[in-house]
Amino acid sequence: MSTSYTAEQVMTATPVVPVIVVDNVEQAVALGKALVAGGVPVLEVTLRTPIALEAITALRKEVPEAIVGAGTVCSRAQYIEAIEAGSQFIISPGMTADLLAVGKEYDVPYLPAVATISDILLGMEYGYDRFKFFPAEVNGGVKALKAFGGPLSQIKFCPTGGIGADNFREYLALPNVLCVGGSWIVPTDLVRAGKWDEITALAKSVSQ
Ligand SMILES: O=C(O)C(=O)C[C@H](O)[C@H](O)COP(=O)(O)O
Repeated sequence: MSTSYTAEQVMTATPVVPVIVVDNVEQAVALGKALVAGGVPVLEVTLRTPIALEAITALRKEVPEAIVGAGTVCSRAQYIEAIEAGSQFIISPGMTADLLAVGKEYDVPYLPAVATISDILLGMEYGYDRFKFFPAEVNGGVKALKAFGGPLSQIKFCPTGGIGADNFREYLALPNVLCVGGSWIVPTDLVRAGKWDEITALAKSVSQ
């Protein structure tokens, strides 16, 4: 399998991108294996814990069939650290001029996050046409995405934030949504308890 991807390939490899928070490297590897076994190969490891970069490197090595990226990337420095750790894609919860610029300096897909039409236009000025939409539910959810699709039908999104088992299919049915992101298939209590079979079942519930 190739080890480098386009944003489109990352966003269409799975209907749901799990937003992962991990406490240690062993847990990250076991979680990655459980998700892959459930048909969810794209893993967004958030830089919210001190071992996140180490976890990305370990996942690349131990779970080669996964597509491993970094989430919660909030600065140029974090962006570069995430690339050096082996990230195959980068996602941030918002966008800054510096992030939009650094994203164009590396040959790794970057999904900046937008919340408004003005954000999308700014991202487009830097050459982006694929975005995270965050936080999706509080910014208008499905209705907002339908409205974005009027003037900007060529722009595609990964809505994230407030999405779960009850509403993810409504998002996926939209023509401008390629995938959704969410933490509901990787609940912290199951991850901490090492309930990998239950995580695999949750992954299957979105991939099948
Ligand atoms: O950390 C980031 O970079 C984020 O953008 C936040 C996450 O995407 C959301 O926390 C996931 O949202 P929930 O599925 O509602 O839990």
